Amino acid sequence: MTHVEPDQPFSLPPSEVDGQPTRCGLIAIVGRPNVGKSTLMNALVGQKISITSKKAQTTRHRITGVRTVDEAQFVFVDTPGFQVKHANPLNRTLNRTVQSTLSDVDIVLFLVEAGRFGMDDAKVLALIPEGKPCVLIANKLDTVQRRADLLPWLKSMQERHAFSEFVPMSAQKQADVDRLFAILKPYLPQQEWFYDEDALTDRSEKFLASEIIREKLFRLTGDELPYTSTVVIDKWDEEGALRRIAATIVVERDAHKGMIIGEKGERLKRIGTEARQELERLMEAKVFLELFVKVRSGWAATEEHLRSYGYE
Ligand SMILES: Nc1nc2c(ncn2[C@@H]2O[C@H](COP(=O)(O)OP(=O)(O)OP(=O)(O)O)[C@@H](O)[C@H]2O)c(=O)[nH]1
Repeated sequence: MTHVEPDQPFSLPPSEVDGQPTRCGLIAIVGRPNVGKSTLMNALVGQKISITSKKAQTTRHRITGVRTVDEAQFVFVDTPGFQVKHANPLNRTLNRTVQSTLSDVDIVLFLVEAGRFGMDDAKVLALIPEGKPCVLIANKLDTVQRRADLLPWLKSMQERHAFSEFVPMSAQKQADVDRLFAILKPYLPQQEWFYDEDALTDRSEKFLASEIIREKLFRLTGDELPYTSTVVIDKWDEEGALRRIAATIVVERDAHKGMIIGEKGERLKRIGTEARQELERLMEAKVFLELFVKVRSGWAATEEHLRSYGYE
């Protein structure tokens, strides 16, 4: 096995599907509240989540859905902590997290309501890195009475940002969603898929669980915590509709351990509660979750450790 740093991007060369090289890429969906991000995400991925990762880099991101259409695999990532309402130091930190997520993806979908662009939209647009392929989705087209009025608006949008594509559509119309896949496909790099096509498996549920704990961990500790902190699932027992899960958060320094545990264990408790609630929702099962924090200095340094944490 070759040595792989967990945060180093690497990719496998494409194989072929029906004579076409496989494509795979990360996509973020951003926009102010209520523009239709969840509606679009659901229409794009449906119920299918496939989460057996072949690529270490994706563990940095919370994967919200995967959809494979012919030779192309679309991997949707979450942008945690998106906050545009109030400018305070915490939100600035969260926005840095958003920016770092956006700089890693292959395409950003920027959603607005067709014919509208307000301050709240402008704040989101400002977080999108220059030069990153960005598609303007003018959503809720069905609510626009006079389509002709959209032309000058689209022109004004063109002046605001160097968008790669302009897609007026309705996230509630399947034909529009199908067309969007075709528009996005050329933006996905030609490489091997990161995920298998099959449905949730036991292993993928475990992966999802560690990802959810990791997301709560980073969200509740802010960006004081280095990205090398990781989550290992130690125990996974299924008894009917009950999951008993034990997991260890592995950090590099004692100081990080203190940061995670918090005063009188409050923060760790909160990480555990939020992770448990989300897991229960996703797995439609009752979950008992035990969390531990361990210090392992320089864990990322050896191949042995990488293997034991699943970076194979
Ligand atoms: N008419 C119409 N309504 C839509 C469309 N897409 C979404 N909506 C509606 O817009 C509202 C907000 O949609 P969401 O998908 O929850 O928006 P969101 O951006 O995820 O919202 P936040 O979670 O607040 O950020 C819902 O009532 C949707 O049904 C569309 O294409 N046309």
